[in-house]
Amino acid sequence: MLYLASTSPRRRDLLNQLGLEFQVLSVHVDESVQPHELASHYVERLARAKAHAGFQQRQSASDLVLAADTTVVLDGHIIGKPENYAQARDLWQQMSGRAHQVLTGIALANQQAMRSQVVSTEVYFKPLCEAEMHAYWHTGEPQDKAGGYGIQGRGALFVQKIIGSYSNVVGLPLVETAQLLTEFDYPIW
Ligand SMILES: Cc1cn([C@H]2C[C@H](O)[C@@H](COP(=O)(O)OP(=O)(O)OP(=O)(O)O)O2)c(=O)[nH]c1=O
Repeated sequence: MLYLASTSPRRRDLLNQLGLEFQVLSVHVDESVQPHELASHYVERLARAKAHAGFQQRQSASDLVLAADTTVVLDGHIIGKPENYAQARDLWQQMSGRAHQVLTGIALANQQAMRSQVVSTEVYFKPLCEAEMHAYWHTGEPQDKAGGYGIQGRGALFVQKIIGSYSNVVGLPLVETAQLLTEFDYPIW
C-alpha cells in the first residue's frame, strides 16, 4: 500500500491526479530551520523526516511512504508565513516584478530504503500595486501560506510566468514523484 505522509489537501489532489490508490497519514515534525541551513537541505531534510515519521506508523514489508516539503526562497532566504498585512506587503514588494524560487523536497521510503530529491521552480511575479496586495490579503488566502501566496488560488494573479514544474509549486512535483515511485518498482501506469 502507498501512503502519503501529508494532510495537505493540495498534495492529496496532486497525487490523485496520477490515478494512484493511496492512504493519508498525519505526521508532525519539527519544521524549524537550522542555523545557516540551505533551503535545498532544509526541504529535503523535512521531507525525509516526514517520510520517516510516516513509516513509524506503517511497517509492513510492502508499504511505501511518500512525503514532501515546500518552501519559497527569495535571494537565498527561506520565506515563512506572513503574520500580518505589513509583513505580507513588505514581502510582496520584494517579490514584485522579479523571480523567486519554490523548492520542494520529496522523499519515498519502504522498509529497506529511503530516496529523496529536491525540485526547484523559478516563479516570476508581475509588478504589484498597493491595491492588489491589499485586496489579496483580504481574501484570507495568503495568511497560512509560506511565501504568502498560493499559485493554485487567486495568487495565480501575481504569477506572470514560471520556469519549471507547476505541480512542484503547488507542493508535489509529479514527474519526479512518478520517477521515485518507479525506482521502488511501484507501477505508475
Ligand atoms: C508557493 C506556494 C506555497 N504554498 C504554501 C502553502 C504551505 O504553507 C506551503 C507548503 O507547506 P508544507 O509544510 O510543505 O506543507 P503543509 O504544512 O501544507 O502540509 P504537510 O506538512 O502535512 O505535508 O506551501 C501553496 O500552497 N501554494 C503555492 O503556490
